[in-house]
Amino acid sequence: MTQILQLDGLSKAFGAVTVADSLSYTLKEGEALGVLGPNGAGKTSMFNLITGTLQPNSGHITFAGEDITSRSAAHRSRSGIARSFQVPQPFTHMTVFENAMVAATQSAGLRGHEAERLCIDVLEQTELLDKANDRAGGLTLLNRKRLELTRALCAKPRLLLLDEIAGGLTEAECTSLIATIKSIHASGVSIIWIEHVVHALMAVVERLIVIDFGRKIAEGEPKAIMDSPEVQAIYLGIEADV
Ligand SMILES: Nc1ncnc2c1ncn2[C@@H]1O[C@H](COP(=O)(O)OP(=O)(O)OP(=O)(O)O)[C@@H](O)[C@H]1O
Repeated sequence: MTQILQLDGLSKAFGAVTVADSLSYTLKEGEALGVLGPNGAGKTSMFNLITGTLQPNSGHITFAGEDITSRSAAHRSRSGIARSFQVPQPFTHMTVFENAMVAATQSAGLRGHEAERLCIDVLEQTELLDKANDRAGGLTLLNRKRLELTRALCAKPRLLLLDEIAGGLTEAECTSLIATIKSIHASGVSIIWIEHVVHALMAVVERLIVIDFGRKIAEGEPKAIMDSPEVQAIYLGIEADV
């Protein structure tokens, strides 16, 4: 497997609040990496640094062999980095299909039939095809999460960043979403998944990292990481339903 992403000594602070503290790790192409950490640890900020909506104070990010540290968010999106947001951000007045088309045309740069074909294929994969003509604003929470996935996948990403996509779902809904994420992973897309619903992460990822105060405090095979006393101490008080 070749390497798709490398974070190298990435640091970022907002005044006294450090959100990334010499953060370094690599992701292999096709790998699924889980990210755990308490609230406010800097996990979403890490995604903002990777997607380019936040600039680091120091350090480097390499994606698909290119140093993208100074590249714009638009360039990174065109290069194949897509994300879902913690709070789904669809165009609520538009249909599910129209939302998908915005991503296929604006992010993937497709036109006409090619864009429509991609949207249909992705909506099939995210199990939203039967809702294609529904208004996004009227979707259930699970389907709003599925639409987040759809919009990200319509950008044709090589790297998909998932930010707490399983939060707020019932057990049955979570199981159904896990199956979809597994199918995305099986299709070869590299994934970094921030999630508090630990059993969802454990069902998909091959490796876990734990972040606290912007620092990587643990990294390795998921079960070994969850069994480690340091991680358990950090997770005391947090619902870690493994
Ligand atoms: N633009 C900003 N300006 C100032 N402080 C910020 C900014 N963005 C984030 N922060 C602060 O940085 C810290 C880390 O935030 P971040 O959202 O990255 O954490 P997180 O690990 O994703 O948390 P959660 O699990 O609650 O989503 C928080 O204390 C947050 O208030």
